Amino acid sequence: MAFQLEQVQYKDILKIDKLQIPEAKITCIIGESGSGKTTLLRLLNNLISPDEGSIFYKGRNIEDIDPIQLRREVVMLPQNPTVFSGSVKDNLLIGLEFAEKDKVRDDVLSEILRLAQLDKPLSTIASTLSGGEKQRLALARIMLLEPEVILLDEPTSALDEGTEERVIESVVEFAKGKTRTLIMVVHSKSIAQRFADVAVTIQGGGVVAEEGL
Ligand SMILES: Nc1ncnc2c1ncn2[C@@H]1O[C@H](COP(=O)(O)OP(=O)(O)OP(=O)(O)O)[C@@H](O)[C@H]1O
Repeated sequence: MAFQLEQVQYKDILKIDKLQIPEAKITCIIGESGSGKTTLLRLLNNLISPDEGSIFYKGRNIEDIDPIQLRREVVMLPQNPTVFSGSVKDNLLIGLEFAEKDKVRDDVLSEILRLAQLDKPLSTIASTLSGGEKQRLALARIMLLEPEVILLDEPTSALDEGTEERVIESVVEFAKGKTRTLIMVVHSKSIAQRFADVAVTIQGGGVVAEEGL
């Protein structure tokens, strides 16, 4: 298992008796706006801690894991990711630098942009990108790091339907190809049915359905 949650409670927002998220699989989280999906993702990389209960990452209580180490393995793409000043290339390299990884060649960077469906030259000034393009740039930055677990919070909220499907398809293929764990909040059940190995439905802060698809 990648994650196991037991008797987890966070304020009056989230209350989960038991939840297991498998390793090297695609897990989709669905639920209405305000149901607690983002809160769940934030718990998984210890950006917030539960008031009660325990969360285990690969069998270890995440309270016992150095948070910086944990966030190197479990990386989250938030709904409104940070885009740094400078070019698209600068933005990709800064991710590697933060993760203390070696620089890579431009052709590797271009390939990652292609995977994230961002059709822009590396020299493009990042601040000129649209909202959806900035999101895909941040996604490319994460894919370049090849973390064990990728947490995506509605990766496609700023995208049209066609682009959305292509981005999700691409990141799913990427995760499968590298046998990584992908946990993503998606807004539609049909997307979950199409891509997920496991679908978790959250309602009013609790898990109401968990199904292997
Ligand atoms: N730090 C906080 N303090 C108090 N309330 C919070 C906090 N964070 C989130 N909430 C509230 O908890 C509820 C769940 O928020 P969350 O962002 O997890 O929902 P969500 O399912 O991701 O919603 P959306 O689909 O709209 O992004 C919301 O009502 C939100 O206002």
